[in-house]
Amino acid sequence: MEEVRKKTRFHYPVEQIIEKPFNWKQMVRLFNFLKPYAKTLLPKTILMMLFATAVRLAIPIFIGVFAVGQLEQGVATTQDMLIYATIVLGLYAVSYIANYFRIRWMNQLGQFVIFDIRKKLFDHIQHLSHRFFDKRSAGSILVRVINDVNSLQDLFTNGVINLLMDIVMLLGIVAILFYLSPELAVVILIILPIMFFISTKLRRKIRRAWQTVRLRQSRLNSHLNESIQGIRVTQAYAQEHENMDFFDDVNTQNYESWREATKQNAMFRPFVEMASAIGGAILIWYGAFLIQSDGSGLTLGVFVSFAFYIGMFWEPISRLGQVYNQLLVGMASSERIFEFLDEEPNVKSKKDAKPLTDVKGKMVFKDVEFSYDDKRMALKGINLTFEAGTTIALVGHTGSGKSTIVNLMSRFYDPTKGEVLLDDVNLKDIKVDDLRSHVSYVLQDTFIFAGTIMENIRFGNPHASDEDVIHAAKAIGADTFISKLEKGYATEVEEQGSVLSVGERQLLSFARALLADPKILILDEATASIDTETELKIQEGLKTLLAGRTAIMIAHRLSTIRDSDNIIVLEQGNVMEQGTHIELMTEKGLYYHLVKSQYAAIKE
Ligand SMILES: Nc1ncnc2c1ncn2[C@@H]1O[C@H](COP(=O)(O)OP(=O)(O)OP(=O)(O)O)[C@@H](O)[C@H]1O
Repeated sequence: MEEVRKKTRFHYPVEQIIEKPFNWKQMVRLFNFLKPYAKTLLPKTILMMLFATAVRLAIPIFIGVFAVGQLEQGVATTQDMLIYATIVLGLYAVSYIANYFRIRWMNQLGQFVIFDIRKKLFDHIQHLSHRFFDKRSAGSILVRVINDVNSLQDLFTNGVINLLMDIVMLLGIVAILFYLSPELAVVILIILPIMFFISTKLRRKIRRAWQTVRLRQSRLNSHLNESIQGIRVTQAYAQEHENMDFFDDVNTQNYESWREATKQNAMFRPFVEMASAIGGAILIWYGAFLIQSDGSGLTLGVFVSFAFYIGMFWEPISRLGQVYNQLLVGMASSERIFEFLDEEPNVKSKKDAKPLTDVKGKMVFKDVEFSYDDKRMALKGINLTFEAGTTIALVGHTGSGKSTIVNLMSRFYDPTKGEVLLDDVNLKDIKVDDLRSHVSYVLQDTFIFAGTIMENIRFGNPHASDEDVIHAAKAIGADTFISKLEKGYATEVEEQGSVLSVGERQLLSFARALLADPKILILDEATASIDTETELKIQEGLKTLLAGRTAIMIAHRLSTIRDSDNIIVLEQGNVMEQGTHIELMTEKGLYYHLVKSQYAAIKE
C-alpha cells in the first residue's frame, strides 16, 4: 500500500513526444513562415552560402591541379609559388568572410521566423475560449509557447541552410572527384555508404540519449516548480523528507542521463576523424598505385586535390544526420504548435455582429441549458430576468450553477440550448469585445499583475488618468491602506507576492471595476475574503460601485446579500425560488433553510 501511495504522488505527466516521422505537408506549412523573407533575407543568405561553398570547393583545385600541377611540370618558379600561396590565403579569407555573413543572416532569418511564430501563437491563444483552457494546464500551454518554439529555432537558424550547404558541398565534391579521376573516386567513395550507415546509427543513439536528458530535465523542473509553489503546504505537513527523497531520485536520474549522453556524444568526433583517416589511407595506397601505373593519367596535382577534398568530406556527412534529427524534432514541435493554431475559439463575433450602443443592462435567460462536457448538465431550463440597474443575488450550494450563470453573461461559454439576451438582443448578435467591455468581474481570487498598485487599478481602464485611479480608490475605500504604504500608489506588487492581504487585493479589484465603469457588474464571492468589520467599512464603497448598474452577486455569506432587489436560489442547475429576502423568508423554502443553517452555525 505504502509503495502504491508513493508511486502515485509526484506524478508529472510529460506531455512531450519529442519526435515525429517526417511529414511533407507539415514541413511545407512550417516553411511558409519563411515567406515574408522570400524576397529579402532568404535569397541573400542562400546566395552567400552558395558563394562561400563555391570558394571552398575551388581551393583544392587551385592548390592541387593548378599550383602543384605547375610545379610538377617544372613551369612554376619559387616566386610563382609565393604568389599562389598568397592567392590561397586570399581565397580562404574570402570564404571566411562569406561564411561570416551567411551565419549572421541565417541567424537573423531564424530569429525573425521564431519571433513571428511566437507572436502568432500568443495572439491566437489569447483569443481562445474558456473551454480551451479548461482542458489544459497553464504549464502545458507554456511548454508549447516556450520549448516547442525554441526547438524550431534550432531548425530554422542552423538546420535549413546547413542542409542546403552540406548537400551542395557533397555533390560538388563528388562531381569534382569524378571529373578529376573516376577510378580513384570510385575506390574512395566505396566506403561512403558504410560510413553513412554507421554515422546514422551512432547519431540515433546520441539523439535518444539527449531525449532522455530532456525528459528527465522536464521532470526535475516540474518537481522543482511544484515544490516551490507548494512549499507552505509541504512545511505545514512536515513532508520535507519525502520531498527530498523524491528530489534526490529525479536529480540522480537527471545526472545519469547527462553522463550517458555526453559519453555517447564523445564517441562521434573520433568516428568522423577515423572515417577521414580511412579515406586518407585508401587515397595514399590506391593513389600511389595509380600514379605509378602507366596510362592511369593520375598526376601528383590531382592526388593533392583529392587529399584536400577527403578532409572536407566527412564533416557535411555527419552534419546531415544531425539536420535530419532536427527535422524530426521540428516535426513534433510544429505539430503541437499547429494543433494550437488550428484550435478555433468557440466563442467568436459573428460577421454581422452589432456594436453595443447605449446599454441599459437588462439581462434575460430564456430556456437556457448548459453543459461543460456534453455529459453533465450544469444548468437546466433556466428562465431569468436581471432587471437593469438592480442588484440580484445568486445563492445555492456548491456546484449548483451560480458561476456558470455569470460565465454565460459575458459569453465565456455559449448556452448549449436557449438564449441569453442583453437589452433584448441575443448575445451572439453582439460583438464579443463590446459585450465584455460592458460586463466586469470581481472575483474572490483577485489576480494581481506584476507592476505598481496604480497600474493594477488602471487595468480596469487603460485610458484613466492618475487622478481617476486615485478617485476610484477613494470612492471604494482602498485609499486608506494604499496611502499607508511607504510608496503609496507606486508600490510594486505581483501575483503571489505578499505585499497585500487578501482583503486589500479585493479592494483593489473593486477600484479596478469602478474604473472600468461597466453597465453590468458581477461579484463572484467578492467579499468572501474580507472580515465582517472590513466588510461593514466597505459597504459604502460597494454601494458606490453598484449604483446605477445591474449587479449580480454570488455569495455564500448570506448576510451580504440581504438587501438585494432579487435573490435567486439555485439547486443542481435549477432555479428553485426567487424574491426579496423578506419574501423568501416568509416562504420558508430553501433560502429560509440556508439562512437558518448559517445563523445556527454562527450561534454555535
Ligand atoms: N470548467 C468546468 N468544466 C467542467 N465542469 C465544470 C466546470 N466548471 C464547473 N463545472 C461543473 O458545473 C457545475 C456547476 O458549477 P458552478 O461552478 O457553476 O457551481 P457554483 O454554484 O458556482 O459552485 P461554487 O459555489 O462552489 O462556486 C458543477 O457540477 C461543476 O462541477
